[in-house]
Amino acid sequence: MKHHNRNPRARGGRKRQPSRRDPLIGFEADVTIEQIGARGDGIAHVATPDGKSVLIYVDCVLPGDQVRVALRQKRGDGYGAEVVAEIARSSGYNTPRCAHFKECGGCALQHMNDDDYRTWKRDKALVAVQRAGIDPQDAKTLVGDVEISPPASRRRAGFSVHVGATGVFVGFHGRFSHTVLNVPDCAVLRPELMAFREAFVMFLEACPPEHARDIKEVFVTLTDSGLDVLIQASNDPDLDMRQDLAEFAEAQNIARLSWKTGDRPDEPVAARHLPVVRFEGVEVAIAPGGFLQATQDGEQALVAAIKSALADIAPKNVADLFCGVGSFTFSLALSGKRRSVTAVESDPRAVELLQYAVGQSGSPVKVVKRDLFRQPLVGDELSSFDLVVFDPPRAGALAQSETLAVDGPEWIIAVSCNPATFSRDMRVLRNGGYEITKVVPVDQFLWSSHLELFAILRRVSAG
Ligand SMILES: C[S@@+](CC[C@H](N)C(=O)[O-])C[C@H]1O[C@@H](n2cnc3c(N)ncnc32)[C@H](O)[C@@H]1O
Repeated sequence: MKHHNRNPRARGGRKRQPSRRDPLIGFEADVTIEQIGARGDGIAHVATPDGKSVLIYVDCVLPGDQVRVALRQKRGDGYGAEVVAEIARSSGYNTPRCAHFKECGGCALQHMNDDDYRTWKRDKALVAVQRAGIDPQDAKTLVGDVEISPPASRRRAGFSVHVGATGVFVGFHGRFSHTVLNVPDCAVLRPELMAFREAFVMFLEACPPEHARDIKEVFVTLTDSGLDVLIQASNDPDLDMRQDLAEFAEAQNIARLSWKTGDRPDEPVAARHLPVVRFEGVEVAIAPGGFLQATQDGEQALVAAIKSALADIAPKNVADLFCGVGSFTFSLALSGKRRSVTAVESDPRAVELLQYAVGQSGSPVKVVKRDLFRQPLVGDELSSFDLVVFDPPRAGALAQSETLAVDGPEWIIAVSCNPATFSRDMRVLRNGGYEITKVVPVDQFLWSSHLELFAILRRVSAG
């Protein structure tokens, strides 16, 4: 008898149930939008035919809007719903600046007037501070006004690329969709990035489609010496493509154009000038795709807050943790008077570039390569500083906050791009004897739900 190798999961065992359609999908109701949620969508409640109340999330609406909605899909603890008719709009409207606002997933709140938008962003900061365990009234006195970067100021962007039968698309994903939209009038990005996008569309239109299709994303950063471009692709470029890209870089005056296939290291295709930025007058090169604060305005707001703290704290020895290529390092070391700074970072390229800039400028900075998630600074390492500054990625700085809570110095400055991990880390530090003395919200992602937080903490009791 012949034995067949069967996949037991595929055949035996439980029978697959036919998927039952959720009866609420397609259900329509009239609602009044109650508030804007954390991701920028309108929140309301709908009474269902069986007498229940379900939460709905609606795009491109404002609190007070009366709209007829249709429930479209299950989303988290409620349903995503779409406006099918407007009954009465609230008075808080701004005409969106970008023609693609409703389709493009890049912005959530272009339709909100400036004052309400500022209040919404500050409220996010207040919530983050309250989640750190601070009383709502105290939170209001701690949290300052939001430093908002203006339109057309974002200096780095990742454009998705799609080359298909219907044409070439270089832009952002549509709302809740994988479709890539061309965004010729994005109101958020620096004009240099928009000009690059347009030129890159034309370049790809002229390329053999089998090569153009390999390109999945393109990351563009505007540096002080021009554009740094990193192409993310699924295959290596052939010789013709390399030649074409080198000519494109020349024609567009791109400082450096690099190519990265899958997870392999990037390689330069055109290296015309070294992409550099300046911090306190010190020139620092950046690596392809390397981190820079998203807007120069945002960087300046954070640096101004640091300088004002330095004037009050007057530290002598400072630790700059998660330092990148030194957006804060040189201000910490050189502004006003010289201070000794230990700058710690795990990315080997950032460490090397910062080290070089420190050497060239003779700045009083020691650069250390270290993984602060696995190996946070501890004990005596921390007690040699009188100020620790940390600016971790979105995951936050839990391990480092835990050791700071025990052995941290009198002053800490925390910068965070994720309010959720900010609240968690602040709770740890407060439990360790620190008090938050000031919070500055910094908005570098205009009309999105992102927010950066700058906080000063002072030790009031032993850890
Ligand atoms: C939000 S960026 C801030 C960089 C810098 N402070 C600035 O403003 O340009 C976070 C930095 O943390 C670094 N980083 C990420 N994980 C790390 C880790 N486990 N240990 C040390 N540094 C890390 C990243 O490479 C990045 O440079």
